[in-house]
Amino acid sequence: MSTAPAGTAADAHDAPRPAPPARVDGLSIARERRARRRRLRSLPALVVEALRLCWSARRRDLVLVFGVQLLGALLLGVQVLVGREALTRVFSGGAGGAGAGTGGDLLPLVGGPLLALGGLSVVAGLAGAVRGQRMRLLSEAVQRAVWRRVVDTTTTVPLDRFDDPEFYDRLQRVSTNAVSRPVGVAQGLVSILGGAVGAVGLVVALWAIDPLLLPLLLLAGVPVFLVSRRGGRLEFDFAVAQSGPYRVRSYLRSALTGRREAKEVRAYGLAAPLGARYERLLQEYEDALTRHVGRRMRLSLLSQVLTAASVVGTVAVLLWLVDSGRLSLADAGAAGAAAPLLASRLQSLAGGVGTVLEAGLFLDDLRGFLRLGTPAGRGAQGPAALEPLVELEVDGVGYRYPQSAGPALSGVSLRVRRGEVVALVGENGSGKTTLSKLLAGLLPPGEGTIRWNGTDVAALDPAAVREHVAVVFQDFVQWQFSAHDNIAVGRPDRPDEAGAVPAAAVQAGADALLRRLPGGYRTLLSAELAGGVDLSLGQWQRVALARAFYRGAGLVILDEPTAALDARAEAELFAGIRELMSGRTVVLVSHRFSSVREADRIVVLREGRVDDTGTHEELLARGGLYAELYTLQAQAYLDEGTARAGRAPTGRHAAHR
Ligand SMILES: Nc1ncnc2c1ncn2[C@@H]1O[C@H](COP(=O)(O)OP(=O)(O)OP(=O)(O)O)[C@@H](O)[C@H]1O
Repeated sequence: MSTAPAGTAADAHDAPRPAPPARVDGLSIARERRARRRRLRSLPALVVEALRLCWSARRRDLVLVFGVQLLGALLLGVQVLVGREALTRVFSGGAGGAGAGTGGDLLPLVGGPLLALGGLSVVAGLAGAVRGQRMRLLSEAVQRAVWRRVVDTTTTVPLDRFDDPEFYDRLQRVSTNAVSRPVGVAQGLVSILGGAVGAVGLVVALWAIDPLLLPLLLLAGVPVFLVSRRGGRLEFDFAVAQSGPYRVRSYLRSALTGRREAKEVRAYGLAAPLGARYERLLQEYEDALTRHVGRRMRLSLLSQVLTAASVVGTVAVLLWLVDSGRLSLADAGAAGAAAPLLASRLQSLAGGVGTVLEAGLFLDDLRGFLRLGTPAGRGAQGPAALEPLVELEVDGVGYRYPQSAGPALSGVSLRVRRGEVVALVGENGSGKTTLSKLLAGLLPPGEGTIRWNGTDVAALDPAAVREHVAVVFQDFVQWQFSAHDNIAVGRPDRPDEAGAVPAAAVQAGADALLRRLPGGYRTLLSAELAGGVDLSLGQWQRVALARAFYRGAGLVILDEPTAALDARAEAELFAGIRELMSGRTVVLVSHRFSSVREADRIVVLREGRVDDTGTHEELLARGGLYAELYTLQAQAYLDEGTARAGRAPTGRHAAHR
């Protein structure tokens, strides 16, 4: 059982399928627009949360960054006033001061302010450099902290999230965008602080020169602010629109470069069509990016024009003030120097606000994503430890996958008691794997109840249930670890007792083959790693079985555990299954009727429902679906046997001739 990710090889030549109905839950991107107003309201809380994250990640650098920014901003106003002092000395000297204007007199007159200006600009430059470098360290530490939380979420969300494309879209946005946003908030706040304090300093300095200058310069900041806010929105909208296509491109890229796909890419000649499809998607992305960049450039242009207009307007007002005798030339010079500074401070202020607003959109996204992994998202938190299984009752259980039109299971009821071997059989797609996942506590039933020793598992901590369960999935993971670790991951918290891993391998019939590997149990099981080797599928299956034995759980669920095993290995496994699993409860999914006939009970599934239940003999006697499928399989062997028997005399005859 598997779901095909968007853009699989199978649909490489097909027209895109219609989008499935959107899942109505917190992930729905369709709600984004409505959520915007709410986000703006929650912005202060998001900002506080982001700062808290920065604080816990690297508080010294956070304080330093804000401190030096404040210092640099305060120095601005002082620089303007010192400049004005220098100009006043020049003009007052030039206007008739004794000896002024003659060679060598001007420098001593303005030397002091000039030196002060030089010193101030060195300190301001230094503050900027310290801020930039410390911000880098802060940024790394915060990203690491956010990543830890993202991984906590991806490893604890309910399994059915992985059947939901919107989860992947959000994960993609969070991974590529939101992770850097908390520190973006700090950066934005630093800009706001620098902009605001610098602007206040300059406003005070300009006020001291002439209060009339202020309204004009302050008004100039408003459009710049609006422009930067719009920029933030554009960025978020672009990220939302691109998350789905990005994942399709990533999938195609990995299909074109991956080891698993390499065989089929060649065997089916898929390199060209998949490559073309990848190129087309890249082209679409580039077109969208070009349009997006164009919009952002037009916005930047607008912002620059507005800034320039404010500078030109200020200079015009200054000239008018000088003309009308209200300002001295020195004041006008100082104000002229201050005007672009103020404009840049206001721009930094507006830019900072824009950054925080933009980060707010992504942070809200991040917060929603992280919540998926919180206890509330995981289900009830019952006792951390459970009694070993005595009885598992499945009562009227139904389940529907997020994207499916119909249920995969409905009205399923069965009982599994300690020590029993219960087999699940049925045709492809009848719901065996889905039921196994529900029994293993990996999926919550959509309807009905599963009771563990009489307690509804919905009221239990899923992790506590899983402690007692070992599963071998049909599509088990081939970990790129050593052979030893491939088995030991079955119970990662189990102390590494000598002999426990080989003992599990012996039970699964994997010990001899693993000992024969170049480095024995230390051999890396991956041809992609230096010194590593790959195993055959059947050998891998034995390793996966050993993993389940090593787990030592009371309930063992085996989903097609022998599909790739050779006839001898399969016969040995099932001959010894009762002994191997003594005291344990086994749920066995299999299409091989030879392996299920010994089960205590066989549950026959048909289209997600229990069609029949009984022992092999009872089911055969009833002549239902089980009997039909069993006879078909047995007949195939009989036919083969007959055919061989029919061919044999010819062969012998031929040999005699
Ligand atoms: N992740 C999924 N998303 C949507 N539908 C799914 C998903 N997995 C399975 N299904 C659907 O649920 C139904 C039951 O699938 P399930 O894998 O449980 O069947 P199965 O009996 O184990 O089949 P098989 O014998 O082929 O392994 C099928 O119709 C399948 O298409």
